[in-house]
Amino acid sequence: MAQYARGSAVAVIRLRNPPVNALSRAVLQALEDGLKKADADPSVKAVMICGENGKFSAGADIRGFSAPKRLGGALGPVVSLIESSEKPVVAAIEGVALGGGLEVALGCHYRIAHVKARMGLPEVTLGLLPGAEGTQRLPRLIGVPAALDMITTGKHIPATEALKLGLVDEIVEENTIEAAIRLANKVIGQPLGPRRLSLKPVPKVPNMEAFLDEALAKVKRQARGCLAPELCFQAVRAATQSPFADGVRRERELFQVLLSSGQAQALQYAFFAERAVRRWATPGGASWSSAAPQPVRRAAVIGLGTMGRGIVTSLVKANIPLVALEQDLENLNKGRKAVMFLLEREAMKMEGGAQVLDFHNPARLQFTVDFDLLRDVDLVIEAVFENMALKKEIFHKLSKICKPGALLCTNTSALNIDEIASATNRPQQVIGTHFFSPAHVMRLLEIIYGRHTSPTAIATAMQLATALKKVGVVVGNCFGFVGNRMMFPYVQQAVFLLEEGSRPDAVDQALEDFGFKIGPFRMSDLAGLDVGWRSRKDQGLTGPSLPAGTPARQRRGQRYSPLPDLLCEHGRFGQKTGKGWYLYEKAGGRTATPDPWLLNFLSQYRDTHGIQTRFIDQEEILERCLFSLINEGFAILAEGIASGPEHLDVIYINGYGWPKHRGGPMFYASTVGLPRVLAKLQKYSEAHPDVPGLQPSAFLKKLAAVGNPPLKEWMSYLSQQSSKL
Ligand SMILES: CC(C)(COP(=O)(O)OP(=O)(O)OC[C@H]1O[C@@H](n2cnc3c(N)ncnc32)[C@H](O)[C@@H]1OP(=O)(O)O)[C@@H](O)C(=O)NCCC(=O)NCCSC(=O)/C=C/CCCCCCCCCCCCC(=O)O
Repeated sequence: MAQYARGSAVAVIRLRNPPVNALSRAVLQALEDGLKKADADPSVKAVMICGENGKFSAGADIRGFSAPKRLGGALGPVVSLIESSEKPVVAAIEGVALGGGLEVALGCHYRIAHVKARMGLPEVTLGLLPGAEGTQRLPRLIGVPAALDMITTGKHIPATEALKLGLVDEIVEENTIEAAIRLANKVIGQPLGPRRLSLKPVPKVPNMEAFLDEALAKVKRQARGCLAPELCFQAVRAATQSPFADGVRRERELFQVLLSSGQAQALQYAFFAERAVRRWATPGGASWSSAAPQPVRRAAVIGLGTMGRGIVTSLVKANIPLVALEQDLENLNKGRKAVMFLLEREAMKMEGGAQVLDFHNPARLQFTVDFDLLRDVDLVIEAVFENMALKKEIFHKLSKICKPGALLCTNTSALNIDEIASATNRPQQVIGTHFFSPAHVMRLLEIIYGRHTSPTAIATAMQLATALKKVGVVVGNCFGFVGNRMMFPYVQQAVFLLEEGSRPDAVDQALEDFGFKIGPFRMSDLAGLDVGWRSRKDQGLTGPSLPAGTPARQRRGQRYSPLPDLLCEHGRFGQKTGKGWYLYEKAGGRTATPDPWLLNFLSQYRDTHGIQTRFIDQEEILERCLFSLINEGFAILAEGIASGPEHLDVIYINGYGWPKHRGGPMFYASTVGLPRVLAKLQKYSEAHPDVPGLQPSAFLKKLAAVGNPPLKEWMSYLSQQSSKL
């Protein structure tokens, strides 16, 4: 757990808990024992602390926070013990020193890091704060502004930046351990007082109070309802106001508040959920453990519209050589210009970083209108617009041109993967890769397997997600897959609420207060109302193919709202036309203001259809939008489209702006309690019997009936999942 060894004059304590040397109870005990042993041994003149396998430590064992006997304060005293040692203690930081790991290093008198090491206090991302005296030591070492930035954002910084900040004393390019032992030998006998951070004053900032007020306002603005950033701020402020011991007491109080908050549990759940979805499995028995990916040495992207441009940018950033193809020269030139603009911007952001984007070299990024150049690529991502006939035509062509082993991916948000695959001679190599816009920014990649998709194809797409630094989530094939399928009832409820008396800003506000980055109407204006309009026309729900005599507010026996179609008929496509659900300062404007025209239009609409306007409160807005989305999630799980609730939650957090501190929709349902979700859905479904999205799913009913089991047991209540492979 921590290995103690004595060299000549330097004792070595090696933290050992694979894979990341997390600080468990046993590691802490061994660290404490090692320190005491070194202290008691007169032949030991200095101590060096390092981690096993090239990693210092990723901090406290996160699983320990939900253990019955929590150890909130267990690390602080060990850090104090290190600092108070009469023999110099040197930290040799390799790989990562995060959270409690960095706090251990802050207790040491000297820190030496490998040039490739990363450091940070990411507790805030887990709903916590650095509760082992880190909020008190770090500001004393690197100053309040830099410490606040690290502690309230949780960002990891490279060793080079740590050196500039004074967080480490030295960085080395070769053997960190040997360099640390050399340093330890060198400092033997030197006074330790100046090296003990708890004894240092917090460096002054001119106008500290004004600086802190401004910093707090920024932290609150960015937190969107998440508690931890503000409590992190308060702990650092305590360092500026009180002596070290009082600051530590305040830090402990705040840590306890966070530790017992539901938000910390949600964020820690989200941490493990993101890792759990890497271990994908399909109902047909294919899984991550047996499927091997194919190498992708060269790729191609077809279509340089908004999505294609982002995908190309993503591939270039991942250092994958590629061919970018458009249908004609005019579109190619437009696309090339836009891609170059994005890449220049990305390269600027990376300035100073290690990576240099190589996109002017045609061997790495080639623009063409010639399909023949796709002959030798290993993977193609088709990103043309959502039209089945067009996609099938392209896939037919690809299956004739591409080499036999090439993987054929379609970027679609809803279309049937099997139908697209049917246009090829290799359906086993066809797979859906649903990117989210902007594709070079958004972390989610929904990976959709069809009936014939091979395990190798899934493994390769997952490997691509990792290479692109995205979170890949494997799901089955159905209309809208997981993300959009759950989004349909949510958006539908939002529009029904308008019909019944609410306003776009009221619905958006309720959901933004809940923590969504953006409410459904602002989102619809941003994405463009014409996108959904085109899809509804293709589905025969509106437009010329709608049979004469179809009731205005009903389709196929179910409630339907024509409101979005009517807005499109008025040329209101959202931001791009300067008006949609809101009014904008100009076409392409971004500042949404409520539009009196729309409110008047809604009122006339209600009169036309004999709808009594009523006041709708926040609770109803939230319950109808969120519970209908969650309800669809239960149906998806029951159909075997996703292999667990974590998949749905990871999709929502990373692709749909769901507030992470609420753990994702399914985790949120588990915190509300399934019987309550069920009772609410039953109530709303009785009031709106023509809305299938409100009728509770059989799986939700089953889980409520068996006594609301914990989320991790839900899937065991599904007798048999349907096979999708
Ligand atoms: C950057 C990483 C470290 C590595 O990233 P990567 O290479 O991509 O690998 P991953 O897949 O992410 O991780 C590999 C596996 O390791 C697991 N893991 C990672 N970090 C931890 C951790 N800190 N604890 C437990 N497990 C961890 C991960 O889940 C993977 O396994 P699997 O696939 O899920 O099976 C990256 O992993 C990363 O960023 N990690 C998180 C870093 C972090 O956030 N650190 C802060 C932790 S909170 C903290 O330090 C708080 C300190 C305040 C004081 C607390 C005082 C209490 C201390 C006592 C602890 C007592 C525990 C009691 C338990 C017991 O009874 O023993």
